[in-house]
Amino acid sequence: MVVLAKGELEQIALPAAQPPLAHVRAVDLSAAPGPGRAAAARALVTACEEQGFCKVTGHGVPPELVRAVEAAAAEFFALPQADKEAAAGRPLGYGSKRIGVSGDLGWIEYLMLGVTPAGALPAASFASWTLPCAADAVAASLSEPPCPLRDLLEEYAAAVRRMACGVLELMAEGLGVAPADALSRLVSDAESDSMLRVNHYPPRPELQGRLLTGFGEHTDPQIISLLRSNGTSGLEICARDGSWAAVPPDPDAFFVNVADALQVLTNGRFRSVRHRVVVSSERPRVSMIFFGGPPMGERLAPLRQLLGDGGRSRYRDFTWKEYKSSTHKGRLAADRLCSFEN
Ligand SMILES: C=C1C[C@]23C[C@@]1(O)CC[C@H]2[C@@]12CC[C@H](O)[C@@](C)(C(=O)O1)[C@H]2[C@@H]3C(=O)O
Ligand SMILES: O=C(O)CCC(=O)C(=O)O
Ligand SMILES: [Fe+2]
Repeated sequence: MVVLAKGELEQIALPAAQPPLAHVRAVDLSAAPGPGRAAAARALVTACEEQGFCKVTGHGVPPELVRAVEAAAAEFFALPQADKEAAAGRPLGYGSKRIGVSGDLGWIEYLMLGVTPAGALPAASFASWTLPCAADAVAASLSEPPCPLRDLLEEYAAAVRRMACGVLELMAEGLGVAPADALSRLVSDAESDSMLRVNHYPPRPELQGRLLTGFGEHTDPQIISLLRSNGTSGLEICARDGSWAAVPPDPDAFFVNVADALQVLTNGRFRSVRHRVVVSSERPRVSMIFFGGPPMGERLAPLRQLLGDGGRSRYRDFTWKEYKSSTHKGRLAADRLCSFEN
């Protein structure tokens, strides 16, 4: 449940719906090596250059796994508020209406977890709080109660990470960058700082037809985000000319966001996409996003092959840890990369 005071509702009210995105670029990840794969690599690079965003099909994440995670997440969000609050933590765990610590609000509740490449959720995610499962007296008496949602999220994160690495390899190929794992190694690394976020946007409350902000505009700080949602609309992306467009939902596909660290790694050739979620529907929206990030100590510097003739980086030297901590200091909508430019 999301409870907002009247003043808070006013803060997140939005005036108008946006037109649908005219052309959603789509890339088939299942293309076999050869001309088909080369074309997919080119299409991916073009999409990342022009929109910082595309849709991927042929992604290899089993549809039954996606359905099972979504059903378990819906069960979690349907639990009594007190049970969900028992899983609250900052920044990981359950949260509602507050995004970050700088006063950003949205018509949203969510679960946020740290995820390691082995697929196992690190202690930090679960040791500090317990993810409540459907009440089960036997399970509750065990020290390690079985938790279908936790197990499913682990399996899901591992499958989506594999896909993220596949997408990053295809990008490297399209960019003509060697070795093939120049980008993907950062997300497959045992120390990769990745996260999984499950967002639940309850149906729009009665507000004389006005829309609400579910998740305010922002760019994702990591390398790559892979987003899957149910069939409820809400995601909007911002084009380079500043206009917003609604992304038609596609529950069978994943959406790829170029995130800030990838903008740096490509020396600005790819641009991280500004996006937001608008709550305009009578139906709930559930989205699950994998944020693939580098190890904390990783130096974020453009790949050598992308420096161009001048050999000049557009960004000063910094680590992911430095960038991540800077993101937590500001507002959601901030342009975080500008203070790292040369
Ligand atoms: C307001 C904030 C929430 C956020 C951390 C930040 O200070 C700025 C970036 C936000 C964001 C956007 C993408 C992801 O949803 C997220 C988990 C992330 O890594 O950066 C969120 C952060 C959050 O909700 O804590
Ligand atoms: O929930 C969505 O569809 C997008 C949310 C988002 O942009 C985020 O969690 O960073
Ligand atoms: Fe985002």
